[in-house]
Amino acid sequence: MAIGALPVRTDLAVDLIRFHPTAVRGNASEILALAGASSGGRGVDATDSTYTAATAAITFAREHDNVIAVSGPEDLITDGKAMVRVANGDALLTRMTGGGCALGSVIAAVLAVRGQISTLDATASAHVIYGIAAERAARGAAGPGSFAVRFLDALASLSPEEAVEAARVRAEHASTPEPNGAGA
Ligand SMILES: Nc1ncnc2c1ncn2[C@@H]1O[C@H](COP(=O)(O)OP(=O)(O)O)[C@@H](O)[C@H]1O
Ligand SMILES: Cc1ncsc1CCOP(=O)(O)O
Repeated sequence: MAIGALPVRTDLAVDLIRFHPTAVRGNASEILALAGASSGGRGVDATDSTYTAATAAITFAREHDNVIAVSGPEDLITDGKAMVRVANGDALLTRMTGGGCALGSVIAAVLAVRGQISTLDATASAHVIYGIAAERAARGAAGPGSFAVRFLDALASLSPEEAVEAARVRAEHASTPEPNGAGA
């Protein structure tokens, strides 16, 4: 949280990478700052698009052999080899304090019980579950306050079948632009 915006948090995040985290989540500006590609967003909020951060995320995942997740209107999750795009979510999440932090908790929870499922798929699944719960909560919410309460209820009651049915996910090869314009 606030990597880039607050030097103390940037230093801590860079230091924590030494411990080889299984997955790292941030918004686009946070991931760019972690990768040393920008100075960060506005406070805890992103000022960069997820697509701007895609190359940095892929490169970082390859260098550190882990999964990098970039949140935004469409989430990008990569292990450096594949890129999963998750379109589930609702903009009201950006108006709920802790919306990004809580996603980190859900990722950690799913990773803890992933069994034989890859880290990439488990991390992407967490984004799907979170995004679908947000979509359900937003229906009928009067604003960020009632949304937050409805969101927790939706997260607690979502079934695996409902998640599969409502998932909006695409997977593709993770490619980074080459200087000559070719993908790698
Ligand atoms: N414009 C948007 N539309 C729909 N969902 C969004 C939008 N922006 C962010 N989200 C969702 O909000 C959650 C938190 O992401 P984000 O707001 O980027 O994190 P942070 O709070 O760290 O900036 C993610 O699940 C993401 O998919
Ligand atoms: C400053 C702060 N302290 C605890 S949560 C929080 C903000 C979390 O940011 P986000 O809503 O982006 O997860």
